[in-house]
Formats: sequence, structure tokens, C-alpha cells
Amino acid sequence: MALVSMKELVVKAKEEQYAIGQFNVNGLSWVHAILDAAEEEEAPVILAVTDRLIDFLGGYKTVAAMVGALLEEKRIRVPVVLHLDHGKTVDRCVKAIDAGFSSVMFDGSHGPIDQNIRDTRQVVDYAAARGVSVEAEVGTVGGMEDGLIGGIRYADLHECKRLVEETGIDALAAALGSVHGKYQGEPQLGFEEMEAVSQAVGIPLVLHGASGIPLHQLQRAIRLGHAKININTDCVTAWTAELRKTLANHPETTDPRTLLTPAREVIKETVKGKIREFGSCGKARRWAEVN
Ligand SMILES: O=C(O)C[C@@H](O)[C@H](O)C(=O)COP(=O)(O)O
Ligand SMILES: [Zn+2]
Repeated sequence: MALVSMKELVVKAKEEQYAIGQFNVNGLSWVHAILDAAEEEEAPVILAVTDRLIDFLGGYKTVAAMVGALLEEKRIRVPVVLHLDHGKTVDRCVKAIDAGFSSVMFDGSHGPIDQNIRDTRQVVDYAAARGVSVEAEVGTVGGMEDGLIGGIRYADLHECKRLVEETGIDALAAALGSVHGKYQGEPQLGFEEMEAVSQAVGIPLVLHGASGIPLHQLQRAIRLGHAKININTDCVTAWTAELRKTLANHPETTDPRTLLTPAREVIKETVKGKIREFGSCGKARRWAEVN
């Protein structure tokens, strides 16, 4: 199946109270593992590439070609979105769209809201004309972003409403207490604020920094309108641990396949576990029936 926009997937997920997993791609192994997991769980899935890793991975066109080829070679039938995560500029979002990404996030959350709205609107105008979905952000998710450690800044309700109404985005990332990377202590999401934002904007919400958030909090976030949940840290942590174990168990081996296959398998199992937690397993079946 060809890549699809995120829009219809998250609208449906919100209606039916489950969430689509966004899993970050850090190399070829990730694409294999995430696609295999989604196919086995019959779940729609979002493959995301964070803008800071685009050059490391060979550029937008390389990423789009790699994902497109694997969809075909592996005969993937579940709906797959290729999403630019934390797009840094309007121009970089345009490049991703031109390369074949089916969804982009423009992250103007670090600047003033008026600038964020102006830039996001430009991205939406370009994307909507090409059937590409757009996510944008208000507030600051805590933790590591672009190599810098930052504090949490809660999304302002009025700014969330303005961003949605004045741009026409498809999904909103409202920072409400989550943190990228590892949490220090128990995650504390702002559920009261979440309910207010969700009611005010009406569109599906996106949860960044979801690795390490306990299931009961994720389920409450889904009930309050989160239809896309982003996971990277849990996958890279599992991958690194497995790779270290394999290297220790095979000190003489120089065969990359022997060294990398168990780590790829661990990503797949991690993704499958998340898909089940988010309630999206089996949802590709119904999607295929009506599309
Ligand atoms: O590492 C990146 O740049 C991608 C992440 O910001 C992603 O959008 C995300 O929110 C993952 O959260 P985490 O797995 O809890 O770190
Ligand atoms: Zn994020």
C-alpha cells in the first residue's frame, strides 16, 4: 500500500478512542522492525523521522525512497504514514513534502505565537494542496530537544485555540507536562489542562515524550483526545541494551547481520507492545474494509 496522510487515521482513532503509534526511525533496521510490527499487529502506523536526523540518514529523498521501497518489497498492507517530526523551518517541511513524506510536523513552539501561526499556515497551505497532513506544537515538551535540555512550558489554552483555528492543522501537540527522553521520577501529565485544550480545539491531540509514561496515564490521555502517541526513547533504549548484550556474547564476531538482527527484533517487540497498549492493533483491518 502507498503512503497515506495521517489526517483520516487520527480522526478515526480519536472517534474510537485509541491512538496511532508514531515510532521514530534511526536507521534501516527501524524501518524493517516498525513495518513488521505494524503488519503483525494489523495496525496503522506512523514512521517518523526527526528533522535533526535527516542529514545523518541521507536526506529527505533517501528516507522517502527507503521507506517506499520497503513498503513494496515487504508487501505491507497496513496504512503507513511517513511523517517529518519536529520540522525546524517552513522550507524544510516543503522539502520533506516534495520528497514524498505524507505528513509533516512544523515545530514553531520555541518562537512567539504569532510567528508560529504565520509559519504553520504557510506549511498547511503547501501541504493541504498535496494531500499531506500537518501537526504543529504549542508549549515546550521538557527534556532533550536538539541536543539541549529544556524545562516544561505548559501550552496556553488561548494559543492552542488560535493555532488550530487560524491555520487548519490536522493534529495539535500541546505540551502538558511530558518530557522527551528519560523521566526523573513519575511522569506528571496535566490532565485538567488536557481536558480543557481538547474541548477547546476539537481536533486530535499528539502526545510527545510518551516513552516511560505508565499505561493508566496513556489511557487517560487517549480518552481525553490523544490520537497519536510518539515513542523513540523506549525503542532506542531497548535496541542499545540488546546490541550491548549481543556484542558481549559474540566478542569474536564481525558479521553485522549476527550483531544487528537481535537488536532489530527487540525494536519490533517493543513497537508491538506499544501498539497493543495504544489500542490500535487490528484497526488496519477495518480501515481497509472502508477505504
Ligand atoms: O528524538 C526526537 O527528536 C523525536 C522525539 O522528539 C519524538 O517526537 C518524541 O516525542 C519521542 O518521545 P520519547 O520517546 O519519550 O523521547
Ligand atoms: Zn517529540
